Amino acid sequence: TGGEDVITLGNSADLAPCVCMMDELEKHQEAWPFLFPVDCRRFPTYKKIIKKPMDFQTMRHKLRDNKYQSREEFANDLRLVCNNCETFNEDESAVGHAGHTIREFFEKRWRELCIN
Ligand SMILES: Cc1ncccc1N[C@@H](C)c1cnc2ccsc2c1
Repeated sequence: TGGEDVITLGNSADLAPCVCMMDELEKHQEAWPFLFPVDCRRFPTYKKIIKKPMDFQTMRHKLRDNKYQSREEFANDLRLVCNNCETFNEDESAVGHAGHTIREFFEKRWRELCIN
């Protein structure tokens, strides 16, 4: 008969928290090392050391193109950005420090966006 028998399922595939997080990550003061793919002409060893490069522009394009099946897939790409950063950069370097800051920002804000 229509609407009255339709149940609304909590859709964990609702990617709204991802879009909100992407906006906040791109604006973050420490986002600069991660905004675009690492340029292999500037860092010739990067592609050899880092098997799965990831960056915020690529994540934004995957969101736009509906490439994420779940929030967790999105979260794991952000963690990949940070893990790659830790692999390639010293903790004390500007880029290394930015990676730790972005990871801490993400994990705290992600809980707020996905739980409450
Ligand atoms: C995240 C990351 N990991 C490893 C290497 C580079 C980068 N970021 C690029 C943007 C980057 C980071 N720093 C500099 C400094 C001069 S050009 C440039 C480009």
